[in-house]
Amino acid sequence: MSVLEVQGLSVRLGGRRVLRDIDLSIGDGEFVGLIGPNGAGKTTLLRSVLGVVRPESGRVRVGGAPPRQARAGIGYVPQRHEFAWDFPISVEETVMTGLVRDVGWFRRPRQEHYDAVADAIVRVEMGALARRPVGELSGGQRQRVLVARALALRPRLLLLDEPFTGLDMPTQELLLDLFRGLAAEGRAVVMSTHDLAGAMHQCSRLCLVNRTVIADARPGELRDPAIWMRAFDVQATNPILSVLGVAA
Ligand SMILES: Nc1ncnc2c1ncn2[C@@H]1O[C@H](COP(=O)(O)OP(=O)(O)OP(=O)(O)O)[C@@H](O)[C@H]1O
Repeated sequence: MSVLEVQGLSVRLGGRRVLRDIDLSIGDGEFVGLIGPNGAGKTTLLRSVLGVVRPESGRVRVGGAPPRQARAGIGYVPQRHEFAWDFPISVEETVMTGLVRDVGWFRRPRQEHYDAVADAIVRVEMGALARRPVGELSGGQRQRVLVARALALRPRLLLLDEPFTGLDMPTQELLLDLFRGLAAEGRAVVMSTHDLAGAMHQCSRLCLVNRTVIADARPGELRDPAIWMRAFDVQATNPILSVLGVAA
């Protein structure tokens, strides 16, 4: 069943059209890699799905509802540098901020919220550091906290903005296993990434975006080098085509 429907989405930011006529339908249990060059509009697309960017035209539906009214939870993991890590709060408190809409502003969390936070922290294997101030964490640990914060909502749709940037291989593997596990449980996972080879191997579907959708298919169906050349504005001689196994 489809959890996310994007139809004819166009977005204008600062007077410039950033996204044009995006159509996308994503079902429960899919693990979708959103890929495209810098400035292609990946973050803008994720933020439109979250409902924090207003479309110029078109519409977004999550579980049949506009994003801000969606009852099917949307978990969002921003790029790591966008979070205020110098705020003096612990891992647990940070993960609890993911539930602020459920808890209510200035209300005390209930037991169910503490349970959801504890589950999410265990899921990213941060149990031993739950009381640690987030400012003292490494980059990989911080990324795991952001994922836990999104998971605390038990979202049906998880949006991840470049979750692997700057992470070592073991942390990447841990998170990748987690994302695949979440998709296997039936959640839809949409991840923007610059790790093209990794996405080619790990995602069930790839959506190549460069202001609009250039291609949208299973990785094995994206064998035509012309698609990649168009999406990334590169030439036929670019070594990435060989790395991806699609060179002519
Ligand atoms: N608030 C804003 N005002 C004006 N232009 C913006 C704004 N936010 C983003 N843009 C522009 O929109 C375009 C798409 O940006 P976006 O961050 O969505 O791309 P991206 O594919 O996520 O890029 P990257 O891979 O570099 O993270 C860029 O040209 C960017 O400069």
